[in-house]
Amino acid sequence: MSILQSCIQQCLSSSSLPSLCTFSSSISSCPSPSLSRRVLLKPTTTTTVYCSSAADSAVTIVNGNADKRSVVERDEIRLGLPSKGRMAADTLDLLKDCQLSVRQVNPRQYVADIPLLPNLEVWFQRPKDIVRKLLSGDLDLGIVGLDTVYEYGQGNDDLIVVHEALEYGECRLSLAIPKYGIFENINSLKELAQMPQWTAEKPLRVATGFTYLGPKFMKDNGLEHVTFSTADGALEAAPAMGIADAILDLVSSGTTLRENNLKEIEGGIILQSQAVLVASRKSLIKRKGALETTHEILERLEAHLRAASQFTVTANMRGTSAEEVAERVLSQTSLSGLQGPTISPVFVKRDGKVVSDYYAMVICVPKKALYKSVQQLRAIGGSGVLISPLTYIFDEETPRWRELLTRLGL
Ligand SMILES: Nc1ncnc2c1ncn2[C@@H]1O[C@H](COP(=O)(O)OP(=O)(O)OP(=O)(O)O)[C@@H](O)[C@H]1O
Ligand SMILES: O=P(O)(O)OC[C@H]1O[C@H](OP(=O)(O)OP(=O)(O)O)[C@H](O)[C@@H]1O
Ligand SMILES: [Mg+2]
Repeated sequence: MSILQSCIQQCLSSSSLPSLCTFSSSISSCPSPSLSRRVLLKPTTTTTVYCSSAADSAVTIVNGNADKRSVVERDEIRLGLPSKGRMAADTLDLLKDCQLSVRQVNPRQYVADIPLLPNLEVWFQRPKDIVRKLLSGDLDLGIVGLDTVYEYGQGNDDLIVVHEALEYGECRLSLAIPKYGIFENINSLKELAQMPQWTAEKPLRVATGFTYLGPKFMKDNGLEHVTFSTADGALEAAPAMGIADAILDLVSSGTTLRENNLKEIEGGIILQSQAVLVASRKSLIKRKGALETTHEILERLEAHLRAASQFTVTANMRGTSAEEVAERVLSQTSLSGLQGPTISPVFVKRDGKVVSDYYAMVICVPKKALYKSVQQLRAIGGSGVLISPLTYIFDEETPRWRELLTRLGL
């Protein structure tokens, strides 16, 4: 449960409000002046609950470290990884594939290490808490979905996305409406905004867990009469239950929307998301060793992800010279490799003499183009074709590293 949700529950616990609290579209306060408690949200990681009951009091709850020092003093670099949910296992698998296996004594222990990176501590946390703790200085690096970075980071420029495409957890944050009733012929955000039904008294009701990005998107797109309600999951049920007109949630295969008679609309995608490596700018600049550790993790991730989409292909080809074989190979569109084929003579001893009348060819081929490549190889006389997986492809320099240094002003 988020801090926001727990605050709302505290508010609701002794009032007669409906089971879902509704926010105005700017989410600055609950709309009804008759509420005995108000929830004020600030664009920081601090949530303040003001109770205007008989004994007026204000309680400040901080997510993460209450210490205001810019970089919390400690010797270790801390990496936050998802403790549960669909990102947890895929994150550990990715790190393992990069030879950065996480060593965890038992699954209920929240601290672990990566033997290859001795100055690094791994902390398992809920994705939203990883972002909050990056901002509070309790973590230096984290792996979470981009949606979580944007929702809980709320535009804070201390967060730097170091690798924006770790190639899992792909989904989109999207607005969806019912396929039936008054929405039957509505297929775009523009059409939804122009429906005469939405007024100040009777606004469009949107159910979402994204209580920062949702209102921001509506405001940026000029939708005026909107209210938001929130819940922890199964949001797709809200329209059929009569709680909301629309939902704003993550979509991947689209099955959950389909099964609940909902549809996405043109212009309704708020963001495309996948797992990312995110860092605290302050940590990278000020914490000893943080930048070097980030460089190594980034290099391994880039090299592995690049390699994961390719196969190494080796084949034998008859020919009169390496150049003549290369000529034939390069005449085929799917056989140019990363930088061109490597052609080496295969030597045999014949009649007491060392001769070479065929050549071994090595290229990298995108996995998607494998079958086409094999067909093209055969067409130019290739035989004995061997396919093997690749572990890493290290470039001379990782483009993301240069970009990171520029963004840090280094
Ligand atoms: N259907 C999906 N397909 C692919 N990735 C998804 C999907 N739903 C969520 N994600 C990604 O996985 C991240 C974690 O989602 P998940 O639902 O596993 O955890 P959670 O939302 O933190 O936990 P919970 O749903 O129990 O509150 C999301 O922030 C998003 O980046
Ligand atoms: O497009 P699909 O592939 O159907 O995936 C979309 C669903 O996945 C997520 O829910 P999750 O499975 O995390 O359940 P939750 O609502 O309990 O968080 C998301 O909130 C959607 O409900
Ligand atoms: Mg979920």
